[in-house]
Amino acid sequence: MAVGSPKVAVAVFIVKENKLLIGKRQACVAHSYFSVPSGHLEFGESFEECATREVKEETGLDIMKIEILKVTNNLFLDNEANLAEHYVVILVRAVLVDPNQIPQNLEPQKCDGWEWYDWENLPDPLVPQLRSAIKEGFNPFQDNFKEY
Ligand SMILES: Nc1nc2c([nH]c(=O)n2[C@H]2C[C@H](O)[C@@H](COP(=O)(O)OP(=O)(O)OP(=O)(O)O)O2)c(=O)[nH]1
Repeated sequence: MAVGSPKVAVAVFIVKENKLLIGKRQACVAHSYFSVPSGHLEFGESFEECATREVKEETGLDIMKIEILKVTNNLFLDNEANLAEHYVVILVRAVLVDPNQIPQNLEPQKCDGWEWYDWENLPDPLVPQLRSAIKEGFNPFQDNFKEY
């Protein structure tokens, strides 16, 4: 199995009240797992620019108050799918500019659709690396977070 250099991605936890925007992935890495909007960092981009661009491309939503919460170091190894990927992922939190804006599924080849899920009732199965981060205490609603 050919292995490449680690890649950098940004995963965006858009919070609204006690909910997170989550979709079921159709991309080859973590296919069929649920997660938040994400994407690869492009040359010269800040993490905030990457988050804003990816969320807009995937959901049509406009976000603000982007904050870095955590950095994760993730390996995806799947012998059956002949897949070996290493990602450094910046987990960021954001809120909607307009809380009434409705998410659209603008890249249906990458995602089944976007829904708001209660933090207490997240869908199953989550991307394993995200599930582990949550098990270890990662919480995008931490630090007495105030939406507005
Ligand atoms: N969505 C998501 N991706 C994650 C998590 N952890 C993790 O390592 N990743 C990695 C796997 C993904 O392949 C990678 C980049 O996200 P992506 O696969 O949605 O990227 P994309 O196709 O939209 O990127 P792009 O080519 O449009 O830039 O981030 C996670 O918790 N959620």
